[in-house]
Amino acid sequence: MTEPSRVLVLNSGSSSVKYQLLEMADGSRLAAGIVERIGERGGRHTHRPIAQGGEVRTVERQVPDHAAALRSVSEQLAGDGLGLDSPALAAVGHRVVHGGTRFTEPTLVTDDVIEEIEDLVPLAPLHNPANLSGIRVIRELRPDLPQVAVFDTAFHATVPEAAARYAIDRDTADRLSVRRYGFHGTSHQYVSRRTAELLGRPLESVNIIVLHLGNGASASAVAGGVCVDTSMGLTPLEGLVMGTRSGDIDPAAIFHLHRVGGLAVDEIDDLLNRHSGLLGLCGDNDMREIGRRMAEGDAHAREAFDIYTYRLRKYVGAYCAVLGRVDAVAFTAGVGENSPAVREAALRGLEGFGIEVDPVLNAVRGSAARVVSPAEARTAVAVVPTDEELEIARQSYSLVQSQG
Ligand SMILES: Nc1ncnc2c1ncn2[C@@H]1O[C@H](COP(=O)(O)OP(=O)(O)O)[C@@H](O)[C@H]1O
Ligand SMILES: CC(=O)OP(=O)(O)O
Ligand SMILES: [Mg+2]
Repeated sequence: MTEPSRVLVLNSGSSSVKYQLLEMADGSRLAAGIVERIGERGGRHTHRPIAQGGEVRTVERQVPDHAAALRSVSEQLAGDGLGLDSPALAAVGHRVVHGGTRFTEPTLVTDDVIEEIEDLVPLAPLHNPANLSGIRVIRELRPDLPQVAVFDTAFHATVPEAAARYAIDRDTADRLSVRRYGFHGTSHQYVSRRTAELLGRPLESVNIIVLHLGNGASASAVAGGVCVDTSMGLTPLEGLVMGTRSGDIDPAAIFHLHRVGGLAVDEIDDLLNRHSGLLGLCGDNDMREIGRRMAEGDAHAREAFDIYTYRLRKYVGAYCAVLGRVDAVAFTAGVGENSPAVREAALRGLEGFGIEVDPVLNAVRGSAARVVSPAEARTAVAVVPTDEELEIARQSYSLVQSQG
């Protein structure tokens, strides 16, 4: 029998599960899909049977929880002859958002590992419970199958103490594990490597600022392949302005909202995580819709865009100072890959730092990794599509292979 060589990757978010089935022999995608609106009205499962070359299948049905979502994934895959019972399956790789200080490498899932991921739930209440339910359902369906947890925090474990430690009482911080962890690490790692390839230079020799701009958004400073700073902190709330999260804010604003505004702690948590960012500023969190409204002269949409891109520019400037020399600024994820306007505005006025976009190159749409700065620019500006699922599959497969 040939060795099992396929990996199913699950990226469970608070209300969705994205998945891909990959053949590691050639890195090809066999199937992919997303279950959306879990636990809400209007649940929907979209499945792409890539290997079969078949039509995209969309099933509209209520999906009460993540367990139901994964049963639906399992059914759709089985319908293509790619079910979870397949002997070709080598592992399931999970994106797990918070790994704390404990997990800095891809990790084979055991009872102890599950317990430790559970202990980290208070630090990622939107994300870790969803990741755990994915692990539990697969255990039920295929108890013999190796499962690997790949942590969003892992790539940032190298951030030095000067950047990772908050300037608060040392004992309190250590007792409660309050420090900068950083997130989207799998994406920052994948994109920094792909950017070096795009420039045709060894990763060890280049300094890169990676801007991951999806629903959540984060920046990182990567020196020779090693992450030295990142904008998210103890939780995925710090840093850039995001779709629904505020990013950086004076912590005293929270006391004020509580003492003077009468908001409870949970209400403030909800306000900053789910009703702030672009959504809070203008009522929309989708950059496409904001672009459309700006074209119509909508002042709130324009201001939201300006605040979003101003914060980006500030972080780019800060990371120029952190890195000393910057060889590339790489834009990735939904907004970074698809919005020429955000790229242009975020880097406006940075010519003095050797950073600028070429308006013609920047306007070109496409899905390939590409350079969008003028040929003579000191720093390359690149658009580099991320592929967290492929990276998770590679790390998971390599771990199960090394375990024999
Ligand atoms: N063509 C586009 N132009 C501008 N923004 C886009 C475009 N396509 C997608 N986006 C943005 O990408 C965001 C989603 O990014 P994505 O990386 O898929 O997020 P996540 O993985 O965090 O769910 C959307 O909210 C939207 O604002
Ligand atoms: C950690 C995080 O912010 O993830 P996402 O962008 O998927 O919400
Ligand atoms: Mg994402």
